[in-house]
Amino acid sequence: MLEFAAARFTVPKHLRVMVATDAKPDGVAVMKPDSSALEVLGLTKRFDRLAVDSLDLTIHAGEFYALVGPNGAGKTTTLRMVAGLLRPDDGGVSIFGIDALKNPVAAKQVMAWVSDEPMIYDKLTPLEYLEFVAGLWGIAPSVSKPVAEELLSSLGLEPHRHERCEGFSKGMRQKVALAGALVHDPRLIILDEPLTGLDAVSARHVKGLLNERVQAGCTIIMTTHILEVAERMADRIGVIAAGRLVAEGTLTKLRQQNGHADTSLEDLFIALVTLQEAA
Ligand SMILES: Nc1ncnc2c1ncn2[C@@H]1O[C@H](COP(=O)(O)OP(=O)(O)OP(=O)(O)O)[C@@H](O)[C@H]1O
Repeated sequence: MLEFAAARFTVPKHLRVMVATDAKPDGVAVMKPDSSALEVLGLTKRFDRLAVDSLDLTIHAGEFYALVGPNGAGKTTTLRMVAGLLRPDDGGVSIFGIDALKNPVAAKQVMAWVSDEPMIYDKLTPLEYLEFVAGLWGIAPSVSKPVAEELLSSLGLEPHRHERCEGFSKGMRQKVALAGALVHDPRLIILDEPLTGLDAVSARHVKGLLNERVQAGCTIIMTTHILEVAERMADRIGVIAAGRLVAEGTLTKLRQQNGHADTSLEDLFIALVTLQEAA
């Protein structure tokens, strides 16, 4: 566990929301704190056409969730709205019970967002960059430095920690951006295509780090076109097509729904997406 995990941001009580759960037999709705990590309800975004179409999504705390779908299905748009980078036209986003549209700062404190085209400061070394990001979160260098060292080491960047990022390859930059996103010990990690463009060794480093985070209790939602990764790493997989969730569940459940116990995720994916396109 990271050293400053104990100082992890907690959601102020006044920002927490209560959700109505199943009604009791006497008809009185029971209210309890929302235990899901991410709750998306009726999320909608239109550009020149509908990109995300009244999407509902629930990610449980501690879950590793993979969002897959064809190009242009609305995966990135969905995650950008969840991360507070894009205003939805309609719908709501709740992160650990925080209304992310009403309280974006509180929501951002408990999450990390890593884009598929990450931006880092080229003139800084990875260690300086991580110290800079930690500073933005108000974490003292004495606390953030060992965390940064540990992150860089798990991502195989230790030998390069004092080199300026300007000479780094795309994969190395991706890993620096990932380390930067994790430096404040977020509880929800949102990743857009985190493994694309990484060589096998780097991909293994990233997968190892993400698995470690889930073991430590974090929740991860990621998009990927590498179906084998979704198949191997995710607890549940959501298939999105034309801005809608067309299937969701464990791989076993998705297979059962399709009536083929031994089908690969790739075959399931193609069948589901073809069905959606024909509809
Ligand atoms: N800023 C934007 N302006 C206009 N249209 C956009 C914008 N961002 C996304 N779109 C459109 O919204 C739709 C969904 O795009 P999005 O990037 O969310 O898909 P995706 O599932 O992430 O695709 P990919 O797998 O190719 O990354 C596409 O039709 C895309 O062209």
